[in-house]
This record gives sequence, structure tokens and C-alpha cells, in this order.
Amino acid sequence: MSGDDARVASTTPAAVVAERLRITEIFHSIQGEADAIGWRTVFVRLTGCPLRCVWCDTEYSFYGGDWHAIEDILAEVASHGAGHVCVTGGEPLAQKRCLILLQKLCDAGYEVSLETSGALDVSAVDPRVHKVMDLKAPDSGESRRNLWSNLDCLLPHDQIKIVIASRGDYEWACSMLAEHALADRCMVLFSPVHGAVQPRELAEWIIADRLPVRFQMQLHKLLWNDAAGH
Ligand SMILES: C[S@@+](CC[C@H](N)C(=O)[O-])C[C@H]1O[C@@H](n2cnc3c(N)ncnc32)[C@H](O)[C@@H]1O
Ligand SMILES: Nc1nc2[nH]cc(C(=O)O)c2c(=O)[nH]1
Ligand code: SF4
Ligand SMILES: [Mg+2]
Repeated sequence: MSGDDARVASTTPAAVVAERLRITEIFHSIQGEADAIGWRTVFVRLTGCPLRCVWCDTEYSFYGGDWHAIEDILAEVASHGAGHVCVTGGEPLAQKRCLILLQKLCDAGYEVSLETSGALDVSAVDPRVHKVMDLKAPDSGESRRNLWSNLDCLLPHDQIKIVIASRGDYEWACSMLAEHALADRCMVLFSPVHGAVQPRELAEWIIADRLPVRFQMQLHKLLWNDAAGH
């Protein structure tokens, strides 16, 4: 194939349709986490995750799912008429073509957020995307997976989230806050593991220590208990 043929082939509808992602669910709800909390949002949950946080609330996204063409995902997102889209998982960045989805969602004019574990390189994520990047605390069982070089890829509109299961996790989070000057980089969120640490206890620790972080609870769990698809 000549160079020109290759260019034509790469822009045919068949090639576009070939850009597929494995998806667990697409649903329309109220954003329950991070800076866009409260906005009506369409969630695109990608299947698969290389981590196994012990308290993970979306284990149902580890396996299964269905292949969807990116153009079909865009059409389904549009059908809900929301201005915000949240790409989550599973670990969305475990599928390389997630980067294309993020770019196309931004091109379509949505306010796009990406929930990511912090274990995979975020450097190629479209800069228009608001990254919500976890740092995994020790009780998750996955803190060795934190990719610390990701911190230098964060933009002022991004967020760092630490999900806290115990006083030990809290103290680790305080150390990371100081050691990596986290609050100077972007907004930092501390969130209790649902059903583990008492939310009020975490709130009181933050107040007592005068931390420059934003306390966060998962709003969708208050609204709909633990129901999937919300
Ligand atoms: C299910 S994860 C999917 C995206 C990505 N794998 C990650 O870990 O960020 C989305 C968010 O839910 C949080 N999360 C998962 N289980 C939780 C729980 N039991 N309590 C509080 N937050 C939880 C994660 O820490 C993460 O911030
Ligand atoms: N309502 C609602 N808000 C969310 N924000 C982040 C979620 C996630 O699972 O990543 C989530 C979710 O599952 N539901
Ligand atoms: S990285 Fe995210 S999806 Fe994967 S196990 Fe941890 S919380 Fe669950
Ligand atoms: Mg969730």
C-alpha cells in the first residue's frame, strides 16, 4: 500500500469502527465524587483493572463487558443530554484506546473527568480532561503500584484523591501531603473507605490537623446505598 492509500484506509469508516473499547456500563446519574460532585453526568465504565484494592466497590467491572465502537459510545453519551462525562472503570487507562475516547469527548465539547488509580502513566491524557488521580494508601494493598512520576503530569484543574481506611492510612496520607507538596500541585481530596473508617472521625482529624485538603464522601452511596449503575 502506498503512503496515500494508507492514509485513505486509516480514515475509512471501517477503520473508525475498529476503534473499540470493552465497556461494563454506560449510565446517567449525579456525579458522586470529586470536584464535579452534584452535576448530572454520563458515566462510561471501562472493563478490566490490573489492581485489586481490597475495598474496591466495582469488582463487577474486572471481567466481562462488551466491545463498543467509540463512535457508538459517543452517540450513547449524547443521548442523555448531559454536559459532564466521567470515564471510569475498572482502570480506564488499562485500555490504550481510552486516550482516543477522552480526546473525542473533549472535541465534542463535554466537561470530561477521568477516574484513574495512579498506577498507569497519565502523561498522554488530553490536557482538557480533568484527571482525578488516586494515590493508593497502604490498607488498599496496592500502594506499591503508585506511579510517583504521574505527579509531575498533573495540571491545576486535576485532583489527587486518597481513599482512607484507617488512622494508619490517614497518617500515611499526611506524610505524602508534606513529602510531595501535594496541595501545591492541585486540589487534594481525602475520602473515607465506604463502611471502614467513620466519616466523622476523618473529618475531625482533618480539622484538628488544619489540613489543606477537601473532605469528600461518595454522594451516590448516600443517595442510592451501594447500588451499581448509579
Ligand atoms: C472504582 S475506582 C475506578 C477508577 C480507578 N480504578 C481508580 O481506582 O481510581 C473510582 C474511585 O472509587 C474509589 N473507591 C473504590 N472503592 C471505594 C470504597 N469502598 N470507598 C470509597 N471509595 C472507593 C476509588 O478509590 C476511586 O477513587
Ligand atoms: N454517581 C456516581 N458517581 C461516581 N463518581 C465516580 C464513580 C466511579 O465509580 O468511578 C461514580 C459512580 O459509580 N457513581
Ligand atoms: S484501581 Fe480502582 S477499579 Fe481497580 S481495584 Fe482499585 S479501586 Fe477498584
Ligand atoms: Mg464508583
